[in-house]
Amino acid sequence: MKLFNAQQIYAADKSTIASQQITSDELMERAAVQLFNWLHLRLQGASVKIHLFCGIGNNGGDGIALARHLQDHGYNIGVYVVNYSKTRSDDFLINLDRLKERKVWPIFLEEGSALPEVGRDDIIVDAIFGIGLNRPPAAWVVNLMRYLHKSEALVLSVDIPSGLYMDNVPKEEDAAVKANYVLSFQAPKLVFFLPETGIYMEHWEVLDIGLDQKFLSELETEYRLIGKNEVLSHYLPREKFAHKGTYGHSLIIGGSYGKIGAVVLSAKAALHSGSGLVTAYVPECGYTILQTALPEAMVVVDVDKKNISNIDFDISPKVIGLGVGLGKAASTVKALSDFLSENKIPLVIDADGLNILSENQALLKKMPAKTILTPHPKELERLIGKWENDFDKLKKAKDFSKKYDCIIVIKGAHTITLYGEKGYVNTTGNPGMATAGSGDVLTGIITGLVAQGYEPLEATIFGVYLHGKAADLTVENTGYQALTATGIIDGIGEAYLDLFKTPEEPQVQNEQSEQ
Ligand SMILES: NC(=O)C1=CN([C@@H]2O[C@H](COP(=O)(O)OP(=O)(O)OC[C@H]3O[C@@H](n4cnc5c(N)ncnc54)[C@H](OP(=O)(O)O)[C@@H]3O)[C@@H](O)[C@H]2O)[C@@H](O)CC1
Ligand SMILES: [K+]
Repeated sequence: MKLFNAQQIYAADKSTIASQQITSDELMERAAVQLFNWLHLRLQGASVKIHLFCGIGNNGGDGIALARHLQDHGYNIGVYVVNYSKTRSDDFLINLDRLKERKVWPIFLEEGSALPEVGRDDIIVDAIFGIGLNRPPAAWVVNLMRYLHKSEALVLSVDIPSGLYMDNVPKEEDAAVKANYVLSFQAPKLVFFLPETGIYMEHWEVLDIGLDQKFLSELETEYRLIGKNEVLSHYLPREKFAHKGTYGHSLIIGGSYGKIGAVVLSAKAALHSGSGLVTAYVPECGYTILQTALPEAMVVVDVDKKNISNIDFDISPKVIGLGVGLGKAASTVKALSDFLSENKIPLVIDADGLNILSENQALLKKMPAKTILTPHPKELERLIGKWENDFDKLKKAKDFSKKYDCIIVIKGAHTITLYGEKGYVNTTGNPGMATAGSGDVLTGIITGLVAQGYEPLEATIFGVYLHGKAADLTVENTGYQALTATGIIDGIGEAYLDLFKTPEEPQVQNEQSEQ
């Protein structure tokens, strides 16, 4: 699913109005009817008080139009115009007149106005700002947002929580509305998925307002949301006459004394993701552990007992997963440097492999094209430097990706894969994945997918999806706390099977809250 920016949404509005020969006010009416239907379906005429806080632009216009439908159906409403500007949109004014025709007189809130009483069992409709926010809201508007938050009433935000920008983060933490539900038009927005802005909502849903599909389908977006439909189109089916050689040979290089388990997890995940053959390259102390824990894998040992000191093998893997449990011993750094100078095999680099790269930046230039890097936030910071906010992080990571021609996986609640200018936002996964070894499993899955013939970018997007889906399926039986990395591996098979279960409903709902 495409994640449009504000300019693209405004352009889609225009195109829809032209191609469907409707007025902009009719488009707003569609939005308002969808909002009303959503509420009415759930409230069924209940007498709960609904407070609608409406700005003076089109987001406010949506709120005012919704108020009219609620009034027509006998709901108990209070309507407030948050009068933060003299420049009102035409469609806001049209809808304000329609409301007044019904003898509903909104209360105009200005700086210093007394604020209406809102009970904790009431409902707030937040239609103050939409995607048009382009500067910090005035202090009195921020105060109003704080006041709404304190009321503890259920908050429904129209299109986007007011105070959130489409391409920035709020300057102060409470300068945006915290929504229980966001009812977003046509498509979710990128900010729903970033750690600093995703916290402003618990759930989001998409309301289809029938924007020009042809126009939308031709738009190129910087970001895409990755669900089942997106990864299915990349899935490589197994062939009847295949043999284990058909699905590639993965080599996992890593481990140090006390950290051999990381290699076991990666190698096992590579096998479960479908790699035909898997070999582990470990210090000598890892030999018995691997042969015992994972009989399916082959093992090549380093001359050193405790650390990787010289990467030397006479097999021809299709891809190498490098760095899990590696440590940063001086001999390991040298081994990695020598290895990168000679190596032409595609790489997936994780953990201490990444740390060694960030401490020896000259090595970055030695990575083969489209090397996949899977840093957690601290490792990412060591690679790309500190960032000011999530948008700055994305920009810096993209610059890094372009500079070194590498794919970067920014791990998080919604892991984002970046390559050049494009980003792919994952939708699977859960908080239980914040557990030891979870990253080693991801490295193994992606390595196993490259081995099978997936292009590096496809392997990364698909691997991140499968990793999260496997965890989502396993967590149904374990709960967040008891989910382990091994549990994630155990779910990979089911995650594959799930790809072919009933076709996915259009993505209309998402939960960001704890279970
Ligand atoms: N296709 C769709 O999805 C459809 C979308 N629709 C709806 O339209 C919404 C977008 O509406 P919108 O463009 O009128 O902007 P909105 O957010 O209401 O802001 C209003 C104005 O406030 C101003 N302003 C900005 N920051 C400010 C600040 N800090 N303090 C004071 N003023 C500030 C700024 O104007 P400026 O002052 O810069 O001229 C801005 O234009 C969208 O979210 C959705 O709800 C539907 O109706 C139909 C189809
Ligand atoms: K809003």
